[in-house]
Amino acid sequence: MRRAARLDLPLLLPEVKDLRDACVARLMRLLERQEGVESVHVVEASAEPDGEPPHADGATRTAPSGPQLCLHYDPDRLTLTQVEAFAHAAGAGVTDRFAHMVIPFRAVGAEDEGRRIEDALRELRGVSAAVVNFAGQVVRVEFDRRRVDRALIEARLREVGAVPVAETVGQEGAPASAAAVEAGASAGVTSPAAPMSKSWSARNRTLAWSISSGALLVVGWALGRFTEAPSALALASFAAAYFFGARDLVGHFIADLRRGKFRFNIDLLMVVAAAGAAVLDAWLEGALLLFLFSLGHSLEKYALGRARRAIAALAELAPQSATVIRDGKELSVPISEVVRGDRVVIKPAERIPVDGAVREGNSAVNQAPITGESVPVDKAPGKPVFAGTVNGEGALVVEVTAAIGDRTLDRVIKLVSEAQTQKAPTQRFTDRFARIFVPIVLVADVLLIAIPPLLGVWTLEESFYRAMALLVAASPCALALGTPAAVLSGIAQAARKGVLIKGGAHLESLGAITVLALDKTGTITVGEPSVTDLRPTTGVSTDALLATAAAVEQRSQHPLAHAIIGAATSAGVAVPAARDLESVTGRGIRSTIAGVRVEVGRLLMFEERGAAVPAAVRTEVEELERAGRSTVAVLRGDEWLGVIGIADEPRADVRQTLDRLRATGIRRIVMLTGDNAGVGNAVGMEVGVDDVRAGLLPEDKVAAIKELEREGRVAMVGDGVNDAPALAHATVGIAMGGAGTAAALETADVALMGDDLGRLPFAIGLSRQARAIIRQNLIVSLAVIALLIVATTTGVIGIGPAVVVHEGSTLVVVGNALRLLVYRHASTG
Ligand SMILES: Nc1ncnc2c1ncn2[C@@H]1O[C@H](COP(=O)(O)OP(=O)(O)OP(=O)(O)O)[C@@H](O)[C@H]1O
Ligand SMILES: [Zn+2]
Repeated sequence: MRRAARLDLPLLLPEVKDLRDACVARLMRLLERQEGVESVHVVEASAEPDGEPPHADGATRTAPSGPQLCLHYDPDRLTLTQVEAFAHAAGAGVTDRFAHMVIPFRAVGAEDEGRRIEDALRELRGVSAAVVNFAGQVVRVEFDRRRVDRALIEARLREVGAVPVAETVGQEGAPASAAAVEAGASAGVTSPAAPMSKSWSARNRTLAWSISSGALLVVGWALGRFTEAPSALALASFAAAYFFGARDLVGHFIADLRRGKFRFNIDLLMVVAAAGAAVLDAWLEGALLLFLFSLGHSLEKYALGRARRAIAALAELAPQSATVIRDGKELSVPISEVVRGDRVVIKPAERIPVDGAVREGNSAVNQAPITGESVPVDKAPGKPVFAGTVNGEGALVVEVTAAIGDRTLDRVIKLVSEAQTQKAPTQRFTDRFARIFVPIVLVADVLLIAIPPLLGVWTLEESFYRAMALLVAASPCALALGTPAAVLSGIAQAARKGVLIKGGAHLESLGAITVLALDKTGTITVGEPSVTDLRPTTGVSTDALLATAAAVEQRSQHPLAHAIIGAATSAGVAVPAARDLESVTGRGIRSTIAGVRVEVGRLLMFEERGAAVPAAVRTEVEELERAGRSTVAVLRGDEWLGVIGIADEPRADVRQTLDRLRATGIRRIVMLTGDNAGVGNAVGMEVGVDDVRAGLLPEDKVAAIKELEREGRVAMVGDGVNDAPALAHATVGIAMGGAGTAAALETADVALMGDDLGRLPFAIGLSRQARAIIRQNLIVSLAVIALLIVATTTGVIGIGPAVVVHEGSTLVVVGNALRLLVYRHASTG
């Protein structure tokens, strides 16, 4: 059993005293709902004796300055990145005391023994989580900088035969280094040269051993069959075949013993079976077993490596150098020297090396590599561009907003590597099954050797032979590989098509979704609303209404605020200065202009504080809402200035997308909106949702999700910024526009990189297929095990055929999983 990891998070909270509690409570709620979190509790700084840790198992450390949040979580399911993203969403920050990084490594003779590496790292004090990517080439570690550092972790990795390949960037422990270290980690993943720099035979050492074993096996067999050579020669040949065939397995076993660990695993079953065969003088079968087993291993590793390289290929997308304008001259510099603020020239048809904002030029950029959109996106000054995408026919000058390590592309690679280490529930089941099953098989085997001869049913030799065949039959190789191989390929394929799935668990749940909840603004609609109606009250000018509203909205991020400011700008009205902004979530915004309080928002905001809304204002609001407008009312002091009507367009292809979603098996599609029912129904009708719930406050959205959850598993799609609670509550939270907003990318369970619902049918279709494949693999591997157990114990088949069927089923299962790497959704690209 794996112990839950514990984190004590010192939180950085806004200074306001009463805000503090609200934030902590909000963060705790967000975290507690998160799958993988076992418990969350606050450890007050004052409640703690000086220097005493809040838990007996904690080590001494200096007294924290603020409230600490103690989090018990399952490192297989949740990452520190996610915890931090939630903290941000709740308005808190997390100190840089905890580091998390993805370290790529080259494994020397320990390629597929991820668990051994994980255990070795977790034994280090201060390491809260260590998870190895199943393809065995990156490890994600989370640790406390005060107790351990990257150098120690890398030293430990080397001890267990895994050589880190990333260059360490930045100084461990220095506050500013967190980003740099991470950048280093992802840069390491990014550099394709590093893991490839070994010779073929070193990279394929296990394969070479396995082939030697096979060749020696054939020699031994031929010697006995066709020649008069002394049998000692054939024996020597078989013994050598054993040596090479068992080399890898025994190597791991000894390395474990050295560290005081004894493990009942599949490898052990195989070695015991082969040794038993030798005792029975069935050298040929024993050698065949070891040869096929080691060959199978190498092939699986190669196949899984393909899934992993699918992600590394993403990194290779971005060019290694950029043309930068410095002192008016164009210079080609290595990408590592490009910094934020640099201006980079992008020639026609060139791949874009950085994330940036267009400053000069117009061009259509093919963003498929990042967002999966097949149609090029027009770029004009002010628009964002992403590293890894391909410029069209125009030249662009781009101001760098994110240099290497920080680019969307780097984030995606890092998140995907992390996601591939997060286990699916089915894998947790098979892991548990294997842990119980393997010892049972060993016991059954001993009984099989002893009991039948005692009863006089079989001879000892016969019993022994069948027992060895049973070991092969019952080893759950296919079972152990089927799920992780599917998760690895599924996540890789999704990422290649602009969908980020944050782990095996989310892949499986997304495949089981039957109910879809969609946010309106920015999800179903374009999210760029504009002012359509200005209805000032009598005696107030439209300019005054607009200018006052715009003044208050200036600091708001709400789409409605953008619309009002846009209208004020194009009308050319003078916007006064506003102070003391207070935004009332889901309701509106308050501020003061020249000492007078101004409120802009929906009627509910005024009613909640007991303000009387005049009938004239109410009538205007109702009239506009019937016409399908979003409305805000404006109150200055106690003078009502009027009502503003705003409209947003539904996205062009939402209706078709919803139809395709229904075709994938979504039974119910519901729109959740904070906006009024008039707008909600108008938009809902137009795009064809099954149900509209309007006028919802953020907490109502959570309640709506809970209610929908009774009808089936619910996915909620939103922009990921102000929908965080609803997204966290749904079975699967899906954020749109992951390429544009880092928050959306990091908080959600699934992120659509493009700002477009069109990828959703693909994502759900892929997950459904992944689920189906996981289930098929489970059935095939269990059925083969059951069949082989019966066939070997009854003596229908011997060790040789058992080995062939066993290895065959393992390869079938891996091959089945790799089908996901070529998954395409009908009618998507
Ligand atoms: N900054 C703001 N300025 C003015 N009115 C606001 C503001 N924020 C919210 N409101 C009012 O509250 C209503 C609901 O806002 P909320 O943010 O919950 O929903 P929304 O984002 O407009 O729609 P959806 O829930 O579909 O995304 C808005 O229609 C508006 O009347
Ligand atoms: Zn605790």
